[in-house]
Amino acid sequence: MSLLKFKAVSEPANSNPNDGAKRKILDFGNGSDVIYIQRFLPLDQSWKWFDYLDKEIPWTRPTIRVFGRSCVQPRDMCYVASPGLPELMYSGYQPHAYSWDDYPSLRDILDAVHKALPGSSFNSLLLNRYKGGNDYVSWHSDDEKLYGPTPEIASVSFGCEREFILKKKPSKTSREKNGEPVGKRLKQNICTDQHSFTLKHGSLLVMRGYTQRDWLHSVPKRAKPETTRINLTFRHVFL
Ligand SMILES: O=C(O)CCC(=O)C(=O)O
Ligand SMILES: [Fe+2]
Repeated sequence: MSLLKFKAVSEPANSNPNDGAKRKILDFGNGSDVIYIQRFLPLDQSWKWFDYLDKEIPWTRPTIRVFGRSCVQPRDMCYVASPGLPELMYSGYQPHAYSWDDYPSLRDILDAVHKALPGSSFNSLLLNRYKGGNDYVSWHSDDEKLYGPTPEIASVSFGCEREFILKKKPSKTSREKNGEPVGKRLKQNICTDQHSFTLKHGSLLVMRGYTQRDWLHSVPKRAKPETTRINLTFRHVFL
């Protein structure tokens, strides 16, 4: 489905402080890019962390509000944050902020992410658990003000592989400016401005620059039954 308009740049293993993992940098244009490292963490260590997270994290499946309606979020979640940060509020739900000290393995994973992304300083973490193919995250962008205009969001995946899709937000103003028929341009958006990744066990995907401003992302439902997937998104909240 994804037509790769961008050029993927693979850096040689030894230019990367992260032990031999190859990184692909995908330039989406207009200041948005995504880094993908398929073998970010060793597989055996990743399975140990998967088991730990699956068992130890106090997962909840909150009731949220979407378009004015209450519904149960179609995945489990948990939130971890450094002390002193403003409360997170999303879809009318305010998750409890757990401490990094409560779950020492999270610090180890955070250290690995910081090492791979020099200059990064993540202070919050949203954990998601997809218990099967029916669990999903719908189209959204993580463009909350508290993450700043160009947030770096680092996403580590464990367990079942799932599709992660990015699609360009329709830009009404640029269509109008170009004087193009809206219908024609929209069709083009659907076909070309979409990129899909199969997020592997132990992988790291990083969204940078204007990716949250200009792109939406989702993990769609799967028709066939799937095993559990756990995803960690590290973010920096500005005080
Ligand atoms: O599970 C994923 O890969 C993405 C999760 C996500 O987009 C989010 O938590 O905002
Ligand atoms: Fe997201």
